[in-house]
Amino acid sequence: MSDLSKLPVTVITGFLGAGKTTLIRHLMQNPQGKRLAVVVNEFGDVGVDGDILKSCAIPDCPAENIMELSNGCICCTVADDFIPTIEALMALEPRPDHILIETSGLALPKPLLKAFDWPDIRSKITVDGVIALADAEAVADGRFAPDVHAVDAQRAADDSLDHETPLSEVFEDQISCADIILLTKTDLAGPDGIAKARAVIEAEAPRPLPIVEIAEGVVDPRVILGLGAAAEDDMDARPSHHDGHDDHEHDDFESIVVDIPEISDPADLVNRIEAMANDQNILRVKGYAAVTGKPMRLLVQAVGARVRQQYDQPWGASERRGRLVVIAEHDDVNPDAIRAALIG
Ligand SMILES: Nc1nc2c(ncn2[C@@H]2O[C@H](COP(=O)(O)OP(=O)(O)OP(=O)(O)O)[C@@H](O)[C@H]2O)c(=O)[nH]1
Repeated sequence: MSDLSKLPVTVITGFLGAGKTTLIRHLMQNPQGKRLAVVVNEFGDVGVDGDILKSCAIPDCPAENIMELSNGCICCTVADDFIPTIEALMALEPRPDHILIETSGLALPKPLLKAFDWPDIRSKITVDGVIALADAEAVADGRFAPDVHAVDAQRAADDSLDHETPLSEVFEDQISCADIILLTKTDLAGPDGIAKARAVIEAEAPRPLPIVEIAEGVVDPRVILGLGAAAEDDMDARPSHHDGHDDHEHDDFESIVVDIPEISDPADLVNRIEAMANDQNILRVKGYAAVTGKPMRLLVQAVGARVRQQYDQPWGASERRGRLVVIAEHDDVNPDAIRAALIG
């Protein structure tokens, strides 16, 4: 049972590009009288999500209530960064009613949950719920499936071998930890894709979980906030691939930052990103480009080869500087090839 005297925290997890920031924007735009605070953690050195969220700050969630943790993975830097950040948010006047935590797409939520078991935190905060977002199209495409060929090839040799891929392992940990699944991007997946994605998640979940379909982050906040799950008391029900190990690493994945000289044709950049994502197996691209003659910065995002771009806000006086963060599995990252593909 939840303790009403404790500050509720909702952990929002989901693989790279699943739609976490889009969901948080929607929650910020529909706060329903709640004063919100947000902690954003990103994989990579350049914080884009915090910037996007700060640009939609509202009186009930002003920019100072949005904290970025970009130097490392939230699940690995709990003591150094995370706890002081939560304490700073709790000290805000007026105190927030609810804290939303966006994990990086590669974070394992369970080590983060363990942080809420720390005596100092436990007495003041409860994890109201863990929300896992899953990109319906990507799940239906089998992007998070275990490596079937490896399973077949290796089963004969050693039945106990772990046949997970880096992607399947992160995905499964995120699903296993959740109280509710949001199946995102239903506009892209279509009815067959949605049915397929549901079947994959149902097979993966360690216990029956509600699965709610959403598009563009739109969901009634009452469906996901106020669950009263007290997840910190319920960790055994949330199995992780890393149970029993104190340490885990993220070196299966890598990010590089590419400076993008001013461009004149956004469509050309989009074509380049699409081609690069397909040729080099890129998982995620995000950042900004400066376009000749435009005072607004162009926000560019790609999930796999699906690219979206929009002018989001004017560049500040001194910061007109195009940069993209590119994330892929470690073995797929070739910085020279990535730079060549993006800027030729
Ligand atoms: N078509 C479509 N695109 C979506 C939807 N939700 C999010 N997107 C797009 O998907 C891309 C990634 O969305 P984000 O909300 O940034 O995803 P994220 O999970 O925060 O990404 P990371 O923080 O990098 O892991 C953006 O270009 C979004 O506009 C949706 O329902 N439909």
